[in-house]
Amino acid sequence: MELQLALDLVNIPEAKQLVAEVAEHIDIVEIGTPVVINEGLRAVKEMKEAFPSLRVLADLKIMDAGGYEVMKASEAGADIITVLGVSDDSTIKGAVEEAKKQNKKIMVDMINVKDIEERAKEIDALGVDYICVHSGYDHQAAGKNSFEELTAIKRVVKHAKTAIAGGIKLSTLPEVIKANPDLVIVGGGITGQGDKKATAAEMQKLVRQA
Ligand SMILES: O=C([C@H](O)CO)[C@H](O)[C@H](O)COP(=O)(O)O
Repeated sequence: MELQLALDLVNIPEAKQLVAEVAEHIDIVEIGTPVVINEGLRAVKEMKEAFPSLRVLADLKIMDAGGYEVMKASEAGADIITVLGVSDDSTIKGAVEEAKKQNKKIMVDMINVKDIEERAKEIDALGVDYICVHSGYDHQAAGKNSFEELTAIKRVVKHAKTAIAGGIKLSTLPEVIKANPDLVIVGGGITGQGDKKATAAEMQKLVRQA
Protein backbone atom coordinates (compact mmCIF):
# COMPACT_ATOMS: atom_id res chain seq x y z
CA MET A 1 0.00 0.00 0.00
CA GLU A 2 1.26 3.48 -0.88
CA LEU A 3 0.63 7.04 0.34
CA GLN A 4 -0.07 10.05 -1.91
CA LEU A 5 0.00 13.64 -0.66
CA ALA A 6 -2.59 15.87 -2.37
CA LEU A 7 -1.73 19.57 -2.65
CA ASP A 8 -4.79 21.67 -3.45
CA LEU A 9 -4.89 25.02 -1.71
CA VAL A 10 -1.33 26.27 -2.23
CA ASN A 11 0.78 28.08 -4.81
CA ILE A 12 3.97 26.60 -6.30
CA PRO A 13 6.46 27.82 -3.65
CA GLU A 14 4.14 26.70 -0.83
CA ALA A 15 3.70 23.31 -2.55
CA LYS A 16 7.46 22.79 -2.78
CA GLN A 17 7.96 23.81 0.83
CA LEU A 18 5.31 21.34 1.99
CA VAL A 19 6.84 18.49 0.00
CA ALA A 20 10.32 19.31 1.32
CA GLU A 21 8.91 18.75 4.84
CA VAL A 22 7.31 15.36 4.18
CA ALA A 23 9.03 13.93 1.06
CA GLU A 24 10.62 10.98 2.85
CA HIS A 25 7.19 9.82 4.10
CA ILE A 26 5.21 9.84 0.83
CA ASP A 27 5.32 7.85 -2.41
CA ILE A 28 3.45 10.19 -4.77
CA VAL A 29 2.83 13.94 -4.74
CA GLU A 30 -0.37 15.22 -6.32
CA ILE A 31 -0.64 18.59 -7.99
CA GLY A 32 -4.33 19.14 -7.19
CA THR A 33 -6.94 20.48 -9.58
CA PRO A 34 -7.11 23.94 -7.97
CA VAL A 35 -3.32 24.28 -8.27
CA VAL A 36 -3.41 23.35 -11.97
CA ILE A 37 -6.21 25.89 -12.51
CA ASN A 38 -4.25 28.63 -10.73
CA GLU A 39 -0.73 27.83 -11.87
CA GLY A 40 -1.07 25.62 -14.96
CA LEU A 41 1.05 22.57 -15.81
CA ARG A 42 4.09 24.62 -14.77
CA ALA A 43 3.30 23.42 -11.23
CA VAL A 44 3.77 19.81 -12.36
CA LYS A 45 7.00 20.67 -14.16
CA GLU A 46 8.51 22.55 -11.22
CA MET A 47 7.54 19.83 -8.74
CA LYS A 48 9.09 17.07 -10.85
CA GLU A 49 12.28 19.12 -11.30
CA ALA A 50 12.52 19.82 -7.57
CA PHE A 51 11.72 16.23 -6.46
CA PRO A 52 12.77 13.89 -9.32
CA SER A 53 12.62 10.78 -7.13
CA LEU A 54 8.93 11.29 -6.27
CA ARG A 55 6.17 10.30 -8.67
CA VAL A 56 4.05 13.32 -9.57
CA LEU A 57 0.32 12.99 -10.22
CA ALA A 58 -1.43 15.71 -12.23
CA ASP A 59 -5.04 15.85 -11.03
CA LEU A 60 -6.46 17.19 -14.29
CA LYS A 61 -9.80 15.35 -13.87
CA ILE A 62 -9.91 15.03 -17.68
CA MET A 63 -13.44 14.93 -19.15
CA ASP A 64 -12.70 15.23 -22.89
CA ALA A 65 -9.73 15.17 -25.30
CA GLY A 66 -8.11 12.42 -23.22
CA GLY A 67 -5.17 11.74 -25.53
CA TYR A 68 -4.21 15.39 -26.01
CA GLU A 69 -4.42 16.36 -22.35
CA VAL A 70 -2.45 13.30 -21.24
CA MET A 71 0.21 14.21 -23.82
CA LYS A 72 0.50 17.78 -22.41
CA ALA A 73 0.66 16.59 -18.78
CA SER A 74 3.28 13.98 -19.76
CA GLU A 75 5.39 16.65 -21.44
CA ALA A 76 5.26 18.62 -18.17
CA GLY A 77 6.67 15.62 -16.30
CA ALA A 78 3.58 13.99 -14.77
CA ASP A 79 3.92 10.28 -14.00
CA ILE A 80 0.20 9.71 -13.36
CA ILE A 81 -2.73 11.69 -14.81
CA THR A 82 -6.38 11.61 -13.71
CA VAL A 83 -9.41 11.15 -15.96
CA LEU A 84 -13.02 11.22 -14.76
CA GLY A 85 -15.00 7.98 -14.57
CA VAL A 86 -18.14 9.81 -15.76
CA SER A 87 -16.44 10.72 -19.05
CA ASP A 88 -17.06 8.79 -22.27
CA ASP A 89 -15.24 5.49 -22.85
CA SER A 90 -13.56 7.06 -25.91
CA THR A 91 -11.97 9.72 -23.67
CA ILE A 92 -10.64 7.09 -21.27
CA LYS A 93 -9.39 4.91 -24.14
CA GLY A 94 -7.60 7.92 -25.71
CA ALA A 95 -5.97 8.72 -22.36
CA VAL A 96 -4.82 5.11 -21.84
CA GLU A 97 -3.42 4.88 -25.38
CA GLU A 98 -1.41 8.09 -25.00
CA ALA A 99 -0.21 7.16 -21.50
CA LYS A 100 1.10 3.83 -22.81
CA LYS A 101 3.02 5.68 -25.58
CA GLN A 102 4.56 8.03 -23.00
CA ASN A 103 5.18 5.34 -20.39
CA LYS A 104 2.80 7.08 -17.93
CA LYS A 105 -0.13 5.87 -15.82
CA ILE A 106 -3.83 6.72 -15.82
CA MET A 107 -5.93 7.05 -12.69
CA VAL A 108 -9.69 7.20 -13.12
CA ASP A 109 -11.47 9.32 -10.50
CA MET A 110 -14.94 7.88 -9.76
CA ILE A 111 -16.26 11.13 -8.24
CA ASN A 112 -20.01 11.43 -8.93
CA VAL A 113 -20.31 8.03 -10.64
CA LYS A 114 -23.77 6.69 -9.72
CA ASP A 115 -23.52 2.91 -10.34
CA ILE A 116 -20.01 2.57 -8.98
CA GLU A 117 -19.70 -1.23 -9.25
CA GLU A 118 -20.92 -1.46 -12.86
CA ARG A 119 -18.79 1.50 -14.04
CA ALA A 120 -15.70 0.22 -12.21
CA LYS A 121 -16.06 -3.09 -14.09
CA GLU A 122 -16.30 -1.26 -17.45
CA ILE A 123 -13.35 1.03 -16.68
CA ASP A 124 -11.19 -1.84 -15.45
CA ALA A 125 -11.66 -3.48 -18.86
CA LEU A 126 -10.32 -0.30 -20.58
CA GLY A 127 -6.82 -0.94 -19.23
CA VAL A 128 -6.45 1.94 -16.76
CA ASP A 129 -3.80 1.72 -14.03
CA TYR A 130 -5.75 2.97 -10.99
CA ILE A 131 -9.44 3.32 -10.12
CA CYS A 132 -10.00 5.82 -7.31
CA VAL A 133 -13.14 6.28 -5.21
CA HIS A 134 -13.39 9.89 -4.14
CA SER A 135 -15.58 12.08 -1.95
CA GLY A 136 -14.73 15.56 -3.20
CA TYR A 137 -14.84 18.72 -1.12
CA ASP A 138 -18.54 19.32 -1.84
CA HIS A 139 -19.47 15.76 -0.86
CA GLN A 140 -17.30 15.99 2.26
CA ALA A 141 -19.17 19.15 3.26
CA ALA A 142 -22.35 17.05 3.12
CA GLY A 143 -20.78 14.45 5.44
CA LYS A 144 -19.99 11.81 2.79
CA ASN A 145 -16.98 9.49 2.63
CA SER A 146 -16.04 6.72 0.15
CA PHE A 147 -15.28 3.80 2.48
CA GLU A 148 -18.25 1.72 1.23
CA GLU A 149 -17.47 2.57 -2.40
CA LEU A 150 -13.95 1.20 -1.91
CA THR A 151 -15.36 -2.12 -0.69
CA ALA A 152 -17.73 -2.13 -3.69
CA ILE A 153 -15.00 -1.62 -6.31
CA LYS A 154 -12.70 -4.12 -4.60
CA ARG A 155 -15.37 -6.76 -5.36
CA VAL A 156 -15.21 -6.22 -9.13
CA VAL A 157 -11.86 -4.64 -10.11
CA LYS A 158 -9.47 -7.36 -11.32
CA HIS A 159 -6.64 -5.53 -13.13
CA ALA A 160 -6.31 -1.91 -11.98
CA LYS A 161 -4.95 -0.83 -8.61
CA THR A 162 -7.52 0.70 -6.26
CA ALA A 163 -7.22 4.07 -4.55
CA ILE A 164 -9.29 6.17 -2.15
CA ALA A 165 -9.40 9.95 -1.58
CA GLY A 166 -11.46 12.49 0.24
CA GLY A 167 -11.20 13.78 3.79
CA ILE A 168 -8.97 10.96 5.11
CA LYS A 169 -7.38 11.78 8.47
CA LEU A 170 -4.97 9.92 10.78
CA SER A 171 -8.00 8.98 12.91
CA THR A 172 -9.90 7.43 9.96
CA LEU A 173 -6.89 5.85 8.24
CA PRO A 174 -7.15 2.49 10.12
CA GLU A 175 -10.73 2.05 8.82
CA VAL A 176 -9.57 2.86 5.27
CA ILE A 177 -6.67 0.41 5.52
CA LYS A 178 -9.03 -2.40 6.55
CA ALA A 179 -10.61 -2.19 3.06
CA ASN A 180 -7.11 -2.75 1.60
CA PRO A 181 -6.69 -0.13 -1.16
CA ASP A 182 -3.40 -0.08 -3.09
CA LEU A 183 -3.10 3.70 -2.65
CA VAL A 184 -4.36 6.12 0.02
CA ILE A 185 -4.62 9.79 -0.97
CA VAL A 186 -4.47 12.42 1.76
CA GLY A 187 -4.65 16.20 1.41
CA GLY A 188 -5.93 18.24 4.35
CA GLY A 189 -5.28 15.29 6.70
CA ILE A 190 -1.58 16.20 6.35
CA THR A 191 -1.46 19.78 5.05
CA GLY A 192 -3.94 21.02 7.68
CA GLN A 193 -1.93 19.63 10.61
CA GLY A 194 0.46 21.59 12.84
CA ASP A 195 3.18 18.94 12.62
CA LYS A 196 2.89 17.78 8.99
CA LYS A 197 6.06 15.69 9.04
CA ALA A 198 5.02 13.73 12.13
CA THR A 199 1.52 13.15 10.72
CA ALA A 200 2.88 11.96 7.36
CA ALA A 201 5.38 9.71 9.16
CA GLU A 202 2.62 8.14 11.26
CA MET A 203 0.43 7.65 8.19
CA GLN A 204 3.31 6.11 6.26
CA LYS A 205 3.91 3.68 9.13
CA LEU A 206 0.28 2.52 9.11
CA VAL A 207 0.15 2.26 5.31
CA ARG A 208 3.47 0.37 5.04
CA GLN A 209 2.58 -2.20 7.68
CA ALA A 210 -0.79 -2.95 6.04
O1 LIG B 1 -9.14 15.87 -5.55
C1 LIG B 1 -9.34 16.56 -4.56
C2 LIG B 1 -10.46 17.55 -4.50
O2 LIG B 1 -11.38 17.26 -5.55
C3 LIG B 1 -9.96 18.98 -4.69
O3 LIG B 1 -9.26 19.09 -5.88
C4 LIG B 1 -8.44 16.41 -3.36
O4 LIG B 1 -7.12 16.36 -3.78
C5 LIG B 1 -8.79 15.13 -2.60
O5 LIG B 1 -10.10 15.23 -2.12
C6 LIG B 1 -7.83 14.85 -1.43
O6 LIG B 1 -7.81 15.94 -0.56
P1 LIG B 1 -8.47 15.87 0.91
O7 LIG B 1 -9.94 15.62 0.72
O8 LIG B 1 -8.17 17.21 1.52
O9 LIG B 1 -7.81 14.73 1.63
